[in-house]
Amino acid sequence: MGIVLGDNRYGKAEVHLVRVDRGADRHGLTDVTVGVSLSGELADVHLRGDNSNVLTTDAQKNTVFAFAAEGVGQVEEFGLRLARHFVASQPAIRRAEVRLTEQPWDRIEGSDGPAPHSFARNGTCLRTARVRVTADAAEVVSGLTGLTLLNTTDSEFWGFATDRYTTLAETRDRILATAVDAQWRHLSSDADFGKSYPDVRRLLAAAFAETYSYSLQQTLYAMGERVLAAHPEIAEIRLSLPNKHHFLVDLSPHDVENTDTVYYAADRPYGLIEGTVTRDDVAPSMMDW
Ligand SMILES: O=c1[nH]c(=O)c2[nH]c(=O)[nH]c2[nH]1
Repeated sequence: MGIVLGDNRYGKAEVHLVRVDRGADRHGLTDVTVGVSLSGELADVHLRGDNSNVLTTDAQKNTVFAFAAEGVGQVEEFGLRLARHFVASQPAIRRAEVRLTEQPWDRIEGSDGPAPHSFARNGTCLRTARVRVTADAAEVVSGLTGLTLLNTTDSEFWGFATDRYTTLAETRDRILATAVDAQWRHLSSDADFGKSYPDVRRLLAAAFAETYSYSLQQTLYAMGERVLAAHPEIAEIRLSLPNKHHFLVDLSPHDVENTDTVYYAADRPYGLIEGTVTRDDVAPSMMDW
């Protein structure tokens, strides 16, 4: 019996970069947080303290900023440029993974129209991307997190299994709310990411709104199916949907009638409904995501 080094990787996490595009009449703003993770011939650093194959995490951070000087563009493309650079320039690095999270900012609407150089951070929904590059393959997963959606009706939940601990009452009408975390894998690494991102986001919200729901699980499948039906370039989509419970408040102790109008929005605990909707004829992903 022996002790050996298992899987390992290293890199700089959460490099928060802001780029200003200084156009003649108006400025643009890009806000992206980047994580780099490299793996390869790294046994010597772990086993013998030999750092000769270690490209410092400090240099990785500097690379992110230096590449941003040439432009960021779609987060997937920025991640691919970085990952390809690390694999191509460092012989010991066999695999580079880059994770990106983009915070959108809205241009402020001034009294005379859009303000040329002023922005307001927009909401809670972040755009995400994850790329993995090796010498002969590249895989891209796009996503979003924190897309908060709510239906005030058209949601039922009944007919579930029961046991001695079941107390939940069946309901024929409830609020259904969630904060969507979705990640979708592209079949090719040169897809049009700028075009598909807003459309996938729109389709997820439309499917949520238009599905008469008997469970959040059923809504999850409908959302994923809607995306795959419209986007042949997407192989699979993974959804993680917290069930943001809204409970009708009992106002009877105060002699006040609650006509299905006043709810308590509980923040925890919450149900967590997760699932993958996939094509049945595609090769599995090479990334853990
Ligand atoms: O849509 C739902 N799915 C569940 O699995 C579940 N479980 C629960 O208590 N409420 C709900 N709602």
